[in-house]
Amino acid sequence: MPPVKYQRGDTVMGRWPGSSLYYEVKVLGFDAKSQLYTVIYKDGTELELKEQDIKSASGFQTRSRSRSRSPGRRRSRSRSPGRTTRRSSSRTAAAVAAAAITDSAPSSRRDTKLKDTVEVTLSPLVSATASLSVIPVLMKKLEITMIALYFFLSPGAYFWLLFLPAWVLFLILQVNLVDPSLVNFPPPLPPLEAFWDAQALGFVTLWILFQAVLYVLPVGKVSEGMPLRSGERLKYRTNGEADAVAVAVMVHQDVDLTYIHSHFLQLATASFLISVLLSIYLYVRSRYVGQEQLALGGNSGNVIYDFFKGHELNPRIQDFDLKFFCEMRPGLIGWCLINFAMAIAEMKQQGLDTPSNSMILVNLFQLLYVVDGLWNEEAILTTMDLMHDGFGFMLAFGDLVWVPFTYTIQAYYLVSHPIPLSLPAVIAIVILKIIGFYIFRKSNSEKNAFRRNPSDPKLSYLKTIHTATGKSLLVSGWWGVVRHPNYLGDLIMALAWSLPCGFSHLLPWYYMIFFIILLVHRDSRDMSECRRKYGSAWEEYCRTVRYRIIPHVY
Ligand SMILES: NC(=O)c1ccc[n+]([C@@H]2O[C@H](COP(=O)([O-])OP(=O)(O)OC[C@H]3O[C@@H](n4cnc5c(N)ncnc54)[C@H](OP(=O)(O)O)[C@@H]3O)[C@@H](O)[C@H]2O)c1
Ligand SMILES: CC(C)CCC[C@@H](C)[C@H]1CC[C@H]2C3=C(CC[C@]12C)[C@@]1(C)CC[C@H](O)C(C)(C)[C@@H]1CC3
Repeated sequence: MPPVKYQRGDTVMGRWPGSSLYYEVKVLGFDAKSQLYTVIYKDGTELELKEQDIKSASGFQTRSRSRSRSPGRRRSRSRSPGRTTRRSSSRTAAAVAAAAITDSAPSSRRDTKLKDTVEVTLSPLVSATASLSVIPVLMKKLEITMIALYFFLSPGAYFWLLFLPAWVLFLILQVNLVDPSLVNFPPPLPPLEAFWDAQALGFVTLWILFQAVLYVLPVGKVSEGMPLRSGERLKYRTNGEADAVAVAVMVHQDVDLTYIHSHFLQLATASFLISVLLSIYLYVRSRYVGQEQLALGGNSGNVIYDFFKGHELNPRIQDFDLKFFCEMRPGLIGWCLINFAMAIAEMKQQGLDTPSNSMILVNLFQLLYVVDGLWNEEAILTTMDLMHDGFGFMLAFGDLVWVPFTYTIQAYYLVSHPIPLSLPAVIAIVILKIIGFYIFRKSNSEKNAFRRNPSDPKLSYLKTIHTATGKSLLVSGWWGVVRHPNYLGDLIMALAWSLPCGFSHLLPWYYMIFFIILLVHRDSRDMSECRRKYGSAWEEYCRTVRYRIIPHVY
């Protein structure tokens, strides 16, 4: 019988089944009959490996120290701390991971890898739930790898990084044209110095600081976020209403807001600069936080992808939550401030005593949307962005540039493109807005109330499906009509915001078009996320509620 090469207690490099990556492991023993070594990875995963899958640690250059890939970082937080069943569950998980990875391998290599998978002996399951709980985590890791690979191989993140700012610039230049039709594309580029204005940067910085001061004021409610993977629930100060009132008072103080219209491009450039600096800060700090504080996506190891997608889930400076603040305050309230400035600019430019009907509708509709968001600020804690997405360039740019400088395009358009609206048209558009708002608010509140307290007696009439995670899914009420009733309401509202701008140009319809794309994409992202989380219960929900956003259509 050949001598045993590695001894109990040796630290060696073990291949992760189904992959070509090696990680540091400790040898626990050797079974002469099966000729397999039992090894333990740094995260506590125990596996049985063949000798050829083990290499001596000395001088081994591997990715074991990579921040995002070592099994130490693969630690499944869903395992029970008691871990009496760890051995069996880890093996099952490893086998699942291996099987999943081998599925995508080329066939010649797949054979060998499948063999590896088979050779990972599976112990009988002691605790099925413990084992099952690691499967979603592993599947998620696999999904992240696939997405990251996609972005690395395709120009995804690089493309969006360039395209999004370019698109904002295009909209701003286009809306300034007398005839902003597509035939006048591309709009003439202004000279470089036209982008920059130090005063504009000063104003944007002051605005964000002002919002930050209002945010930290010890007034208003403190709400708890949804439980994190660690079980912890973060606290958020939800005093958005107070903030909005403070801004309204400020606006009332005879501030010359036409500056916003005349320096729109410079203000947008300044906000863009701040969003880039913020994203760099977010990326750098995300390199120093623990694995449990990272979002599941945006954790690929590819700098550009992670920078774009966001790495850390809830970046905070003490109690100051950067993601929550940026999503709900400077950009969102800035949106209303800019709209208001456009109404004043319209009156000035067109010599009106009051803003036009179209401008009033656009202003009021969007003001209602924002005030409602601030009023129900707590509800944002159960949205995808807050619960799952990392905070990186996409959201920082989205919150600080995209929202205030593209969602205001309709109001900007109306400043120099008057659209007369008859009373019946006004009434019809208002009715449409009310319908959209009603669906949007009711469905969001229903889900929020249910997520916060599933046994709320006020919701006891609703039918639910129980899922293996312990959470239930609503299958009646608004969430029984379509799978995203809140998107339906939001889309109807978007239609009501575009109609006052008429049909002469496509430009003011930009929001509607963008929003359809955004929501369809978000819906499919959410679908895969929920399928992963809830498995067969989600399939059952989808069978019961057949349409995604529009009943009988989509
Ligand atoms: N104006 C804009 O630019 C803009 C952009 C995007 C979104 N929005 C709006 O923002 C709001 C939030 O949107 P969101 O994209 O974060 O999605 P959301 O619909 O608020 O949240 C999706 C989550 O809700 C839970 N859920 C799904 N189906 C459920 C059911 N049947 N019963 C109970 N819970 C269920 C799931 O999370 P859990 O199961 O993990 O709780 C799912 O991941 C929406 O109203 C949307 O229209 C606006
Ligand atoms: C193309 C990219 C730059 C996309 C950027 C997306 C973000 C701008 C959006 C993602 C989630 C959105 C959102 C709101 C605003 C826009 C986003 C941040 C929201 C705060 C608007 C007010 C609503 O009442 C809301 C609170 C429900 C909503 C939440 C989601």
